[in-house]
Amino acid sequence: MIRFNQVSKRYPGGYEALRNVSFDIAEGEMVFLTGHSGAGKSTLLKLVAAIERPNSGSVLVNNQNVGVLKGGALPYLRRNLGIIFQDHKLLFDRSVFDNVLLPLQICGFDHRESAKRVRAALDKVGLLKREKANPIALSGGEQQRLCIARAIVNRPSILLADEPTGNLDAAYAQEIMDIFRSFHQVGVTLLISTHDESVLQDAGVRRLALKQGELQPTSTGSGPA
Ligand SMILES: Nc1ncnc2c1ncn2[C@@H]1O[C@H](COP(=O)(O)OP(=O)(O)OP(=O)(O)O)[C@@H](O)[C@H]1O
Repeated sequence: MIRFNQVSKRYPGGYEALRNVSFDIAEGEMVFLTGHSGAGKSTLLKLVAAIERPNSGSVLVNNQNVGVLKGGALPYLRRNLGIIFQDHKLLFDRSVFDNVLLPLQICGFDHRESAKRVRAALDKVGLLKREKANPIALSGGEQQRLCIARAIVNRPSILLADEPTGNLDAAYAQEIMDIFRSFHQVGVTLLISTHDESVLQDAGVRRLALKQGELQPTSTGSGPA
């Protein structure tokens, strides 16, 4: 469950990226976050992950007010969250396998269990045969799938994705969306920021639309935005 209550976010320098934003996302729901460049989509996702803090209002994630979490509590929040960043944040000095392994190492999983989980995650995104490759040798679509494997290896209940199909052609974008739908079917909560029209045509997915930091009346997507 994700709940924003009258959330505003101002960056140092005074720019107000989000203004009085309120919404609820139920457990197991899949929601698109849309809006023009600079509308505040990344900021909203960062507030869910407690990468940024609100200046006012509350951000609840699984009933926890993450806007006021102390540093020591952050790893517990992040264990329940998978994040797919806009700029990938892949490590090019280690293999595909080791990139996915990293979150488990941070959580202290033993080696055997970790290896099992890494291979299960790579299998889900169709990259099992590439585990020894360096991410630099992967195509854009494969790198994006690798990011998804890394985000889900902890089996999070909530998955956040920031423009996951940006720079991909329509066929690759659909592949990525098929992977997200398969997580949705097993009960994962998904919040996906996108302005990709081919993705937004997905009928029945609720949209949260931001415009200059404000939430617009919500709709359920059944055609082009
Ligand atoms: N760390 C920061 N410091 C100052 N201003 C910032 C910071 N991060 C974002 N902003 C500003 O806040 C506004 C919202 O940015 P944000 O990245 O949330 O938008 P977005 O909708 O994700 O855009 P895009 O689709 O281009 O990624 C922008 O005007 C941006 O310049």
